[in-house]
Amino acid sequence: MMTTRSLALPRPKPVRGPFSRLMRRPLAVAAASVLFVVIGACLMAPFLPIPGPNEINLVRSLAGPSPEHLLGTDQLGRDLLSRLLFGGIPSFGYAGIVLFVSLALGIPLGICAGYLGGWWDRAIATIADIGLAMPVLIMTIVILSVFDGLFWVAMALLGVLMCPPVIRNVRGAVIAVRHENFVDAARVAGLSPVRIMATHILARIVGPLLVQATLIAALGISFTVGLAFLGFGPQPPDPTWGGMIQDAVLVLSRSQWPMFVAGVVLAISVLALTVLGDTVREATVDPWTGVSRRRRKTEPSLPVEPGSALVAVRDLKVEYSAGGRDVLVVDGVSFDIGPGEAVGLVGESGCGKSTVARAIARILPAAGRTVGGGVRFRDQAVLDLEGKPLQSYRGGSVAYVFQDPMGTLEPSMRVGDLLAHIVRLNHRVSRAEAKARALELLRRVQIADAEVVGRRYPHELSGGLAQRVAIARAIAGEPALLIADEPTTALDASIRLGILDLLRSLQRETGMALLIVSHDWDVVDYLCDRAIVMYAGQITESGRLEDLLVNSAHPYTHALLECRPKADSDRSKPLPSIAGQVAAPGSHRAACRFSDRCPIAKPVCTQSHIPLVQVGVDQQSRCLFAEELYVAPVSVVLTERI
Ligand SMILES: Nc1ncnc2c1ncn2[C@@H]1O[C@H](COP(=O)(O)OP(=O)(O)OP(=O)(O)O)[C@@H](O)[C@H]1O
Repeated sequence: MMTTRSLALPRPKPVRGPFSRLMRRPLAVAAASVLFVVIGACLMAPFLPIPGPNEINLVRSLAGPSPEHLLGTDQLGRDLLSRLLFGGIPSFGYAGIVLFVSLALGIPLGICAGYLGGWWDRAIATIADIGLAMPVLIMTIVILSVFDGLFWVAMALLGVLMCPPVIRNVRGAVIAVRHENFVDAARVAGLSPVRIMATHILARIVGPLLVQATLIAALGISFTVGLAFLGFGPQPPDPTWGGMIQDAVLVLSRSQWPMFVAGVVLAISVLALTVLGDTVREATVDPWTGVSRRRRKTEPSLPVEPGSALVAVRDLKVEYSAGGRDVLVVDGVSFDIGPGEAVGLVGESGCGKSTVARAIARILPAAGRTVGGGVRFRDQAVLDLEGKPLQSYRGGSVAYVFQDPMGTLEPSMRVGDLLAHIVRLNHRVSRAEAKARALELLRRVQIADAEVVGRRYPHELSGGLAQRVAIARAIAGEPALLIADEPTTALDASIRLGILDLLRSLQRETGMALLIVSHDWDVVDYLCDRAIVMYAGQITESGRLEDLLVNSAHPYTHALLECRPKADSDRSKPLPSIAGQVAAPGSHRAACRFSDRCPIAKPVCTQSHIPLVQVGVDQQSRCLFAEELYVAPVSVVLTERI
C-alpha cells in the first residue's frame, strides 16, 4: 500500500555564501584590507595627529621621512602623508560619483535590454554602441570646459559615458539566465517582470556586476588623478593625488621621493581594486549557463465560449521558430479540465505535451508562439492576458511544477526566503507572517524539519526535497490548476512515489485541478481521472482512464500501453518500444500522422483529414477504425486480418 511520509533529512552541509567564499581567498582578503586601510585612513585624516596638508615650511623642503613627517615633505615643506590622505578623499569621492552614475544607469538599462528584448533591446543596444564609440577622455575634457568649476557634474557625466560597458555586460548576463527554469518558475508564480528583474535576475548577475564595479572604480580613480594632473578639479593649494604628481614632476631632477610616494599609493589603490574584482569573479563564478532565444510573441487568441470547465483549450496551435523557419508543433488541440479534475497528457517525447501545458500557463519559450485557437480559464481568455491580470493568473490561478526541481528554484535565495517572498506576492501579510506561512507550506509538503530546510539554499537539497519545495512554492498562491510536467522523471525511483502521493493528497485537500504531463502511464494511472493521448502535435485519443486502459480505440494508445512495464516482466530485458519514430514537426504528410508506424494502417489512412470521433460515452479517437477498435482491440483486429 502507498503511504505518505515525512522525509528524513541528510545532515545539512555548511552554507557558504559568495562573501564567505571570497573571504577564503588570501588575495581577496589582502586587496580588501589594503583598500580598507587606504580609504579608512583618508576618511580619518582630519582626526589624525598629522600636520595640515597646506602647512608650508620652506626650511624643510623635500625632506626625507622623519618622526614629524612620516613620509617626508614636498618642495614647499608640506607634509606628504597629510597631502596624500587629504588628497585621497576627492580621488575616492569623485570615483564614487562615476561608479554610482554608471551603475545606476547601466544596471536597469542592461536588465531591461536583456530581459525584455525586442525593440527595448535594439534601442538600448544602439545607445550603448554609440556610447562605446565616444572618446571618453576628450569628451570629459570638453564637458569640464563647459562645466567649469563643477567638477562633480563632469564626473557624473563621465559616469554616463562609462555606463555602456555596464549595459552590455548586464545585458549579456541577463540573456544567459532569463530563460532558465527558475525565471520561468518565477513568472508562473505570478512575479511581475520588474520583480523578476530586481530580485531573481539581479541576484544572479551580482558577481559580474561586482567585477565591473571594481574596474569602474579603478578607472574612476585613474581618470580623476589624470584630470587633476592636467589641472582640472580641485585647485591648488587643495591637495589631490593628480596635483601631487604634477608637483613631483617639477622637482623630479632634485628628488624622486615625492613621485615615488604618490605613485605607490595610487598604484596600490588601483591594483587592490582590480585584484578584488578578479577574486570576486572567481568567488562568484556562475556555473549556470543559458541560451539566448528570441522573445515570444503571442498572437491574439480565438474566443472560447465560457462553460462549466475550469480550463477550456480550443483548437490550440503553437509554432516554434527554429533554424530560420516556423514549425507547427501543436496542431488544433482541444480539451477541457473540470474543477478539481486530474487529467493526464500522455505521449512519446516530442509529441507536444509540454508545449500545450506551457501555452496554458503562458510560459512558452521565447521561440514559441500561439498562432491559433484559444485557452479560457473560468471567464478569462488566457492568451489575451497581459500585465497585472497575466501575473495574477500565473501566480493565483495556475501553477507549474517542472521536471527539474533544482533548476526552478532561485539559486541565490534560501528556501524559506523564497517561499516567504511568494507568499507576500499573493497575500498582504507582514514579513513575520510570510515566514510563518513559508514554514507551514514546507510542512504541508510533508517536510519534517521545515525550519532546517527553510534555511538551506536549493543546491543543498536532494532532488526529492527540492521537488517538494517546488511544489510548496507552486501551491503558495492556492492555484485552481496545478500543472506538473514530468514531476518525477528526474527523481530516483525510491522517491517518486512520495512525490506522487504528495500531489494526490494535495489535490484532494485543496480541490485544485491537476494537469499531469507524462510519458509514463503509471504516473497518469496513479493520479488522473482522465487521459489525453497526443501524437505529433495532435490529440489521438482521450477518455476516462479506466476506459483507455482496457478499451483503447486508437492503435497508438494501444501501442503505448503495450510498452508499459508489466509487474511480471523480465527486468533484464529492455522494455518494448514502438517501432519507428515520431516524425519531426512540419514533416507530416499523411492524414493520419501515426500511419507509418501503425500495424493496421490502410492506404485510406493517408488520404483525407481524420477527425476525432466519439466512441463510447466519454471517449474520442482520431482513427478511421475507431468503432472497430472500440469493440475489439488492435490485437484482435490484427489477428482477424491475418
Ligand atoms: N524551444 C524550442 N524551440 C524549438 N522547438 C522546440 C522547442 N521546444 C520544443 N520544441 C519542439 O517542439 C516539439 C514538441 O516538444 P514538447 O517538449 O512540447 O514535446 P513533449 O511531448 O512534451 O516531449 P518531452 O516529453 O520530450 O518534453 C518537439 O519537436 C520539440 O523538438
